[in-house]
This record gives sequence, structure tokens and C-alpha cells, in this order.
Amino acid sequence: SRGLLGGKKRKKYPPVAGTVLHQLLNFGRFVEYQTELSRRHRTFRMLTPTCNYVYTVEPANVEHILKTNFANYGKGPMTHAVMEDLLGDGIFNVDGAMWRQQRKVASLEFSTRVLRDYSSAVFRDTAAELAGIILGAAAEEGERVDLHDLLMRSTLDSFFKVGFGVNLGVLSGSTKEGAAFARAFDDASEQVLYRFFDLLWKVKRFLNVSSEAAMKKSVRTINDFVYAVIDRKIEQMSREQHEFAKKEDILSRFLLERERDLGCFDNKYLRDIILNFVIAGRDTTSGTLSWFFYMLCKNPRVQEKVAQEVRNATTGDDDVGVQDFPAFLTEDAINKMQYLHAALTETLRLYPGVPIDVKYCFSDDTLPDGHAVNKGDMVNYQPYPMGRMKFLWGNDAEEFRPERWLDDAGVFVPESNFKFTAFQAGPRICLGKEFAYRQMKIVSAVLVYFFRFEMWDIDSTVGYRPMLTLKMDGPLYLRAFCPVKLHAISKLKTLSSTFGGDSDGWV
Ligand code: HEM
Repeated sequence: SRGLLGGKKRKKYPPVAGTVLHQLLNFGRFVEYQTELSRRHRTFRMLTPTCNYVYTVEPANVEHILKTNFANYGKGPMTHAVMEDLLGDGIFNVDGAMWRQQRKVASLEFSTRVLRDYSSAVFRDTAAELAGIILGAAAEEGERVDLHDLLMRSTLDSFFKVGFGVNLGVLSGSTKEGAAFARAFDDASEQVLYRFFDLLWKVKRFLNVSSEAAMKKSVRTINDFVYAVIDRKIEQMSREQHEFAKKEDILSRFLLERERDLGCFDNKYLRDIILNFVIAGRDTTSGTLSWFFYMLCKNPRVQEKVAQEVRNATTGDDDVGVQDFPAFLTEDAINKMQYLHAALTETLRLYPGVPIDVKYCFSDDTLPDGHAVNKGDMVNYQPYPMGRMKFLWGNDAEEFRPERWLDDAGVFVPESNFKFTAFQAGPRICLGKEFAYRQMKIVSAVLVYFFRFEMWDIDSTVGYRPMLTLKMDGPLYLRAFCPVKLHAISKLKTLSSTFGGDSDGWV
């Protein structure tokens, strides 16, 4: 009461749901554990020896943290330290003036027609290559395809092409360096998440032992690879001079900027920009596509509806081969695919690329639900648990039902960004949202036009790997059928052999 506390009103802290030790014990099933706790308390805290970790699924709190009191919540010193080895001073890892500058440059870049057209062309080409490889590698005698692995490789190729104008060749398996880079990047990203809960990580790093010794190795592999890409680009720039000015990829545009304003960023800064772009785009998009195809296999009715919509929006002509089909994926056709848009969004509701997102609290505050948070607390909004809350989505919250996003005319109706939080919200809302939907729609449309997918082992389920993004744990083994007419298949076969596949004898 006021009297007992010397006139001060007692603060109402969120209920304690456990400690960091409980989280470590549940590390392998972290997002489910957090979902269980969130069913009991919409806002709660976990005790650690240093600060409170506060978690919320309350949209009013999310709006407060991400928008209304934006200035009070940022990356902060702890996240910066934990992520610095991997993300340096890239846009994901900085606040204040440094963030504003990168946000401005990146927003300009993302809104250009040049980037839009160029990236769409890259996505179409990579999707066609992917379709060819699925046919060549898998369709023969119903061999299984690991679609998760193929999607990871093909999005990495697309991102390197759009970001840096480099043909990485990971999908076709033509370079070993690309694959080693991708592996090191995944390992480092997992270790970064672990650091949030490992109180001894700095000591381990200092002594260069256990998980931190592995982290050091991963970072070295990543850095060697990225600096080599930058060096190659600089060399190409001096060689090609006039031609270079026409380059459409993001790294070239930054290098041209540096030529105009010498010293505006060094190679280390470019390395940070590259890695932030890779983590932003590649893991989230390929992860979402993997979960999407997993959902399509578990829900054949939805798969059929998506395929029908793609045919209606493009061409019903079964004679169109894979090399010709992507040309039908115009902006107009993509915009017509409202059901596909809903199905991708439904995937993100249940499997958000960033499942739990932390913000540092810069000064004492009270959240809209009345709970107090202190300076130095780590405040998390939780897209994954939020997608499974009945109080937000109704009793069928855990069901995959794209229709929930459509009005009576079948048009997609967005939800509040503070309830559907997969892309964050407020001033730091994902910059690549439109970009990501475009890529995911192009890849999905090409694949469902030519194939029907089924789980290789009908009853199997897939898990996730605890890291910063929600990535599948291991392969997604599928069976791919080709329902289009033989004429189109023969064209597809020609293409698949162009990409190194061997499809003799199929069909
Ligand atoms: C399904 C795909 C995607 C999802 C679910 C997603 C989600 C998110 C989320 C949750 C954040 C906030 C992270 C944080 O600061 O804590 C974010 C930020 C960002 N995203 Fe995405 N993203 C996706 C695809 C992309 C793509 C394809 C790009 C770029 C091509 C991109 C670029 C960015 C950038 C630059 C930021 C930082 C924004 C800032 O801090 O101001 N994202 N994204």
C-alpha cells in the first residue's frame, strides 16, 4: 500500500514463469516451451542473474514496444555484443544514427524499379532452374527430393545474384565454397542464439574453447568468403569501368556510392551489409518456403487450390514448358494470386521466420497491460507463440487455414501488424516484405504449376533447429509428381539436362 511504501505506488511486475535455467533445459524445444508459458500468462518474465527477460503475446504491448514508445526499445548493448562477430554494425545490429543512415539507404534501394525488375528476373530464372533440378534429380522412379535443402540452396543463389551479382552455383553444386559458407553461417547463427542464455560465453570466447572455438572457426570461414566476394567485385569494377555503372546488384551500387564519396564505408562495413542482407533475406524466405511446402503436403486440398489459382492467373496451356512458363509470372499475374498470398501468410502465422524477437529496454516503463519493465530488461514480443494463441485467432488457431485471410470475394485482407508480427511492425518493420512475397510467390507458382508434392513418409513430421530464424531441423523429404502433359514434360526434361540433371527414362 501507499503508506507502507513511503507514498510510492508498488510496481506491478510481470509474473515469474521460470528462470534462464529452465530455458536452457528446454533449448531444443524453445519456441514450444515459450508457447506453453504464454498460454498461462500473456506477459511474464524469466529470471536471470543479470536482468529480467520479459515475454509478451499481448498486441497492445507489442504496439507500445515497436511503435508508440519506439525510442525506448532497441537492440541495446547486449544484443550488439552477442551478434557482433556475425552481424557487425549492419542494420540488424545497430540503433540510433547508424540505423537511420542504413535504413535510409536501404529503403531507397528497395523502392527502385531497377531492383524490382532485376530481382524478379533472377527469381524466375532460379525457380526454373529449381524445377529442372527437381525433375532431373528426383522425379525418376519417384526418387525422393529434399526440398528444404534445394530451397535453401536456390534462395542463397538468388540472394547472391541480387545482392552481389555473383553466380554462387550452390544449387547446381558447382562450388564448394558456397556450401561451406552456408554451413558456417548456420552454425554461427545457432551459436549466437545460444549466447543469450550461456552466461559464460565471453569466458569461453576468451579461452577459445568449446562452442566458442567452433564459432571462431565459422566466423573465419564466413569472413574469408565474403571478403573474397568484395575483392572480386572491386577488381571487376576497375576492369569494366563504364559497364560497371550499369550493374544492378546491391553491392555494385554501394561500391559506386563509395567511389562518389570516398571513405563513406570500408570493406568491413560492406561485409556487415552483405551478411545482414543474407540473414535478412535468405534464411527467412527459404525457411518460410520450406514450411509452406510442408503445409501443402499436410493439406492437399490447399495445394490443389493454390495450383488451380496459379493456372487461372497464368496459363492453362499444358504445352508450356518450364523455360517459357516464368514469363507468365508478370506483376499482374502475381497480384491476382490472392489465395497463394493467403497461404504464405498463414504459413508465416504458424512458422514465423523470426519466432521470438528481443528488444532492450533503455529506461523504466509501464506496458499498456499495466506491467512494469526496468531499464536493462530484455523485452520480447513473440511471433511464434502469438500465432498459436486462441485469444488472438480463435479456437482453430493451430490449424492451417488460408481462408481466414480472405474476404467473401476471395481477396486477401491483412491483419494488424501488432497481432500478425512475422515482419515486425513500426519504424523498423521488415524492409524486404514485398520483396519476400514476390520471391516466394514466383518460386511457389513455378513449383506447383509443374509438380504435386507429397511427404515421402506420409506420417512423418519435421522439427526446427533453435537459431535466430525458424529453420527446419534436417531434410524435408518429398515425392514430386508431374501432372502436366507429356509434351511439357519433355521440354522440362531438355531443361533439366541443361542444368546437369539426368532424366532419361522418366515417365
Ligand atoms: C519471409 C521473409 C521475411 C521475414 C519473415 C522477415 C522478418 C523480419 C523481421 C521480424 C525483422 C525485424 C528484425 C529485428 O530487427 O529484430 C526484419 C527486418 C528486416 N528485414 Fe525482413 N523478413 C523477411 C524477408 C526479408 C527480405 C527478403 C529482405 C531483404 C531482401 C529483408 C530485409 C530486412 C531488413 C533490411 C530488416 C531490418 C530493418 C530495420 O532494422 O530497420 N527481409 N525482417
